[in-house]
Amino acid sequence: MVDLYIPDPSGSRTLLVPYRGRLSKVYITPTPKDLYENHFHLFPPLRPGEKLGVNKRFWKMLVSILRIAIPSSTGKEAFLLLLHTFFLITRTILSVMVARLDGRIVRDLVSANGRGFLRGLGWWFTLAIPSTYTNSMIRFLEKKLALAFRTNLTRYIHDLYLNQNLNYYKFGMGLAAAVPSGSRAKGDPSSEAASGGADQLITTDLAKFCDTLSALYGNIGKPALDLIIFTSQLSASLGPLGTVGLYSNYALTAWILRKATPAFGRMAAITATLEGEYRKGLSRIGRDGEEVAFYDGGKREKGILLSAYQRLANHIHSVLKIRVPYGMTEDFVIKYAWSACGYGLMSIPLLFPRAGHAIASTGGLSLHVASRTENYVSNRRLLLSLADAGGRLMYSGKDLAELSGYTTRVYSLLASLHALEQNAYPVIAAPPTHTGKPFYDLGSVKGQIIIGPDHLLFKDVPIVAPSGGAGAERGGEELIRSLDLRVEAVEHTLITGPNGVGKTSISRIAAQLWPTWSGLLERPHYGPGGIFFLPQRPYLSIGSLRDQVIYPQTYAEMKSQGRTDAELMQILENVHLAYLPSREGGWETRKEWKDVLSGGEKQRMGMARLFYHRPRYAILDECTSAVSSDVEGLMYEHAKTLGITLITISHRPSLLKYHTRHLRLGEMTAAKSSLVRTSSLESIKRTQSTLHLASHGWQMTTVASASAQENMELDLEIEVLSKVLDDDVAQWEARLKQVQEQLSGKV
Ligand SMILES: Nc1ncnc2c1ncn2[C@@H]1O[C@H](COP(=O)(O)OP(=O)(O)OP(=O)(O)O)[C@@H](O)[C@H]1O
Repeated sequence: MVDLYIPDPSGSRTLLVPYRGRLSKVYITPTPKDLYENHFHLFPPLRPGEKLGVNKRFWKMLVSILRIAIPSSTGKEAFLLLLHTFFLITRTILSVMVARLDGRIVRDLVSANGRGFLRGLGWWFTLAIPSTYTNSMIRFLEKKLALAFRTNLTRYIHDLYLNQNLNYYKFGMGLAAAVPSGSRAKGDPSSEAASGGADQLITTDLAKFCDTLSALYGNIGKPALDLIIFTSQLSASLGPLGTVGLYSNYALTAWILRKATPAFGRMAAITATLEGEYRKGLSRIGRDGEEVAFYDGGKREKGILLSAYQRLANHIHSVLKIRVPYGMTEDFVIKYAWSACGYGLMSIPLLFPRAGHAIASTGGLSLHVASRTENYVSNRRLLLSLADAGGRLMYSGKDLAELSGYTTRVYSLLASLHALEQNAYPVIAAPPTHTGKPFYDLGSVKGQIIIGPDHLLFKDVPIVAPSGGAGAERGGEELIRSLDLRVEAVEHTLITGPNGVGKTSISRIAAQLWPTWSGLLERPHYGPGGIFFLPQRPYLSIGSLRDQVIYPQTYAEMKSQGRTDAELMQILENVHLAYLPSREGGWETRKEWKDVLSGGEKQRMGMARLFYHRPRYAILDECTSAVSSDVEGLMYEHAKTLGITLITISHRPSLLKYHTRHLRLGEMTAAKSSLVRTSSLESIKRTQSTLHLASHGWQMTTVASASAQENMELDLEIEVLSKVLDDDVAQWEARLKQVQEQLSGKV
């Protein structure tokens, strides 16, 4: 129950899923990487201004998705489809048999043939058994087919979304939507991608797509077959005129309904987008409930949620309104016009029998009546079934339109993920207003990245925040023009600088979350002996207390490396969290850890992870800011004794004592200059100008040689602050005196 999966050297895994008190095993093979390369051409992005609906493009998109949903012509899905088809045909044949039998039973009744009537009833019940079984199987296979499609698509998307290329992060950042907003296709959900809307697309939209698709197969396949078989059955009794009448009726109905059908596909896509926005609002409150509660922000959040819901409700309301006239047309044509046409057709052989044909073949008046009744009853039943089949076929036009909406959304998700996977971004021209500095669009990323060396190197790398979604046309934002940084083993480096200068951005580029636009980036690989990143916001995963320490490893991997809980206990002691297993009820305890642990405990858990993984290099981003300074010091020293080279991002120069080098970013003097208010500080300003950082926005110093300079800088800061405060004290005293005089009535 503790292991989530058993890995296999081939890359496949056996998932262990608890089900009805037992462990059910699911064997999963990873999607081969070259399959994604091969499929890339199947998913060209939606073109600007592309018209979405049931058109040629829709069928192309559907075929591309079906290549994933039905991966082989001999696989399980193909078999299910075949079985489904078999039952659909069986049901049609059974319907014809029931119609004929119906006619015979009534004939025997009219002609008072008791034995024939009883025999007919016997057959009636005999046919009921396969008929009911067939109906149930059709419903079962339809759902099973939908589930099989969904499983295939979900696995494919998971492998594409959560992979080494970090597509989940890039998609959430909106990089997939890095096309100028004006040229995005209408109904294209990539704008949703910009705000991290993948969950709605992967869960609800995908499920709806699979359900609609599999239902549509039955809803189109079965009535189409019915139509052919019933028409051929009827044409024998209706004669050529009736048959022509039938076909003209189909054509006319299809034409009228096509003209009357509104853009259901686009409406379904918009509904799904609005559902996604509403859902995102709700999940944000669930995630950040504590913060919202502290601010007493319930009312504000309710307002935001209500407006999202209202947009959805308004849209659904307008769709419903559009459906009223369409529904009337549909019902009028299919139910009433078709039935009237059916009566008309049935009357042809009855009202205009071919001379002598009926009487000659029956040999008597009562038999003649009985035969006419039989014909009438079975024809009527066939015609009713025909009307029903035709109706379902016409109704499924609406389902098809809706399917086109879901298809667009699923296709767009797949196309976006494929584009991210192949790093295929459009080249965007710099706007005319953009002059003087390089333009950073995602289509022009040219940096070189080498993973594997035993050092971290940035050579002429610009630190740029990429912009996706609607901001793509503005290009990325340059934070540092060009960074040169080389960190070898035991060169513990502290990176400091004011807020928003780009400290975390350096680690994002090192971790390849953001692109390296130019220059050279070299870094160790992830994993043992490599590099480890501790992000600014502590992340606690779903799972047991043990899982928190060993994340992202699994218990199975931990055991396979021969590591024990005793070792984990030692690690928790090193981060002063040794009390946790006994307090929380052991290593197996599963809780919502992000709510259970305090801010400082979360950060210490992050350090515990670092000690567990023991990398060669670690980039620690402000990850001890909530830890008391004595424990912080112990943890830094311990990390160094484990042989971990620290690259720390922080605001606090107090951490300098654990490092040997100091990289300062930004113009620090700018922050201080706001404090320098009087001309009496001219001398201090002059001293500062000798300390300014290099013009390109960063400066590296080694702590030993620069300690005098660092000290001088700190002394200077103290001098500036005390001078400013001295000035303020004099002002406050003057003001106090004024107020006291006012109170005592002197003024
Ligand atoms: N996803 C993003 N898209 C665009 N700009 C971003 C993105 N993330 C961060 N930025 C911007 O990049 C700049 C640098 O951010 P970064 O997180 O590197 O700052 P920092 O130096 O680590 O600041 P702090 O000390 O506050 O953590 C900020 O102005 C920020 O607004």
